[in-house]
Amino acid sequence: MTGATSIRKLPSLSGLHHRRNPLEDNPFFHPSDGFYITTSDVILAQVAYDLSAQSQSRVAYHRAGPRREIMYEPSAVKAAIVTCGGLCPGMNTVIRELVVGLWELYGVREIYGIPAGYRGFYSMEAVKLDPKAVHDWHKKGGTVLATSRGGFHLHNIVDAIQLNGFNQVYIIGGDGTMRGAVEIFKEITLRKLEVGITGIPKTVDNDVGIIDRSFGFQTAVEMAQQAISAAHVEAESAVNGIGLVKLMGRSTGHIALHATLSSRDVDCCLIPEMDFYLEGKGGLFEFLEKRLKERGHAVLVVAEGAGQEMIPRNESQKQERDESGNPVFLDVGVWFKSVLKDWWGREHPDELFTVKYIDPTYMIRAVPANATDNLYCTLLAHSAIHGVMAGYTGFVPGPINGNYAYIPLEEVALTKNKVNMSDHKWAWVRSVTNQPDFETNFKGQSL
Ligand SMILES: Nc1ncnc2c1ncn2[C@@H]1O[C@H](COP(=O)(O)OP(=O)(O)OP(=O)(O)O)[C@@H](O)[C@H]1O
Ligand SMILES: O=P(O)(O)OC[C@H]1O[C@](O)(CO)[C@@H](O)[C@@H]1O
Ligand SMILES: [Mg+2]
Repeated sequence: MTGATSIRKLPSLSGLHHRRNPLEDNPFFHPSDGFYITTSDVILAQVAYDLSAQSQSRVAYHRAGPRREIMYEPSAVKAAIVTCGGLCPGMNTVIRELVVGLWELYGVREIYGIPAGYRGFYSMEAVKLDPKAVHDWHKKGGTVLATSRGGFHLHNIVDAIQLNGFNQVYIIGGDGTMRGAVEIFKEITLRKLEVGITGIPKTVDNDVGIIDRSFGFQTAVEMAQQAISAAHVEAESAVNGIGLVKLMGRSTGHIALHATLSSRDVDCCLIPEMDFYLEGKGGLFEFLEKRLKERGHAVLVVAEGAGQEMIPRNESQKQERDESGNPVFLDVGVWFKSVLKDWWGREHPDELFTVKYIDPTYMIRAVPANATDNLYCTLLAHSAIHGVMAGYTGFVPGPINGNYAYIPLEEVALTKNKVNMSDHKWAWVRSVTNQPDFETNFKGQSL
C-alpha cells in the first residue's frame, strides 16, 4: 500500500533551552535504547486499511512519551491544574497523577490546583499541591479542586496565568473546556508567553472526538448496569411492568449504547443520534404492546438527550441554557413515564400497568474510577507531563487505537464523537434488543 503519511504538527515553545531529561538519574527507570520517544515516532490515526486500494494517504500523530531532552528547568516550573465542566469518574486520579508525576518523574516542586474551574484562575486562591496532599485522591469521586460551568473570561484567565507566573497549565475538561483551552492557547501565543498548555479530555458522555474513549466512561457504563438490573427486577416483578432508565448523554448515546450491550436486559435503547416515534405502525407503543403480551415486562433505556424535540416546552424552556451555554434539557424520563401511562390508559383502561423510572445519572458520574479507568488516568496524566516537559504546547494526550499520541488541541476541540447509526455496533444493539428499526419504518410509512 503506497501513499503519503502526513504527520500532524505539534506546536512547541521556542524560547526555552534543551536540558537532559532527569529520568536519566531516576532510580526506578533505566532508560535503554528505545526508551525515549523521538520526532520520528508516530501513531497512525487509523489502523484499518484496504490493501487492495492503490494509494491511500495516512494521517499520523506524534507519539506520546518521554523525550531525551526536556525544555524546562524543573526548579523553574510552576504548574497549574484545573478541572472544568461536569463530573466524571477519574478526575481526581488525573489530578493526583499529574502531581505525583511532575514531582517524582521531573522533580517539579511548584504545583498548584485551581479551584472551581476556569473562573478559579481569576477569582480564587490557587492551592499548593504535593504527593502527600493528593495521596488518596484516586479513591474519591468528583474533583477535590471543585469544578464549574461558565465563568470563561479569556483575558482574566490569561492575565491570572501571567500574574501567577504559571508556565505549565493542565486543563481537564470536556468538549466545552477544550474549546476554551484553544482560546487560552491562542492568547498565550499572541502574548508570546512561554507557557505550555495541554488539554486532558474528560467527559462522562464520551463525546470528545479522535481519542479511543474518554476516561471515566467505562466506569459509567459499569455503574449503569446496576440501574438497568434494578429496572429489570422491578419490571419483571410487576404485571405489565416497564423499567425505565435515563442515562447521561447530552448529545451522544455512548453510555446508553454500551450499557445496553453489556446488560442484555434492555428491550429498547433510545439515544440522541436517532429519530424514533411512539404511535402507529412500527412505533414504540406497538413494539411495547407486543413485548408486554409476550413477556409481561420490558426495560427501556433512554439517554437524557434523546427525544428532547418531542417534549412539549414553553418559550423560556426552549431558550434555557446552563452557565456554559449548553441547552438545558427537560427530563425525558419523567416525560416518558407520563406518555407511557397515558398510552396504556387509553388502550387498556382495565389492565394493570406500571412504570418504574430510575434516574442514576449523577450517581453514576460521581463515583470513583474503576481499576481500568484509574490505570487509564495515570497513563493519560503522565503522557501530558512528558509532552509539556518536552516543550510541546496546544496539544491533547490520548489513546488512538490503544497507543498514546499527542493531538493538536484545536483538532480535538472541533471533533465530536457521535454514535454512528450505520455501523456494526448499532446493528448489534438492535439484534440484542429486537427494538424497531424506527428510521426504516418511518421512511416506509412516509413513502
Ligand atoms: N466555546 C467556548 N469557548 C470558551 N470557553 C468555553 C466554550 N464552551 C465552554 N466553555 C467553558 O468551558 C467550561 C466547561 O464547559 P462545559 O460546561 O460545556 O463542560 P464540558 O467541558 O463540555 O464538560 P462536560 O461535557 O463533561 O460537562 C466552562 O467554564 C465554559 O464556560
Ligand atoms: O452537571 P450539570 O450542569 O447538571 O449538567 C449535567 C450534564 O453534564 C453531563 O454529565 C456531561 O456533560 C451531561 O451528561 C449532563 O447532561
Ligand atoms: Mg460538554
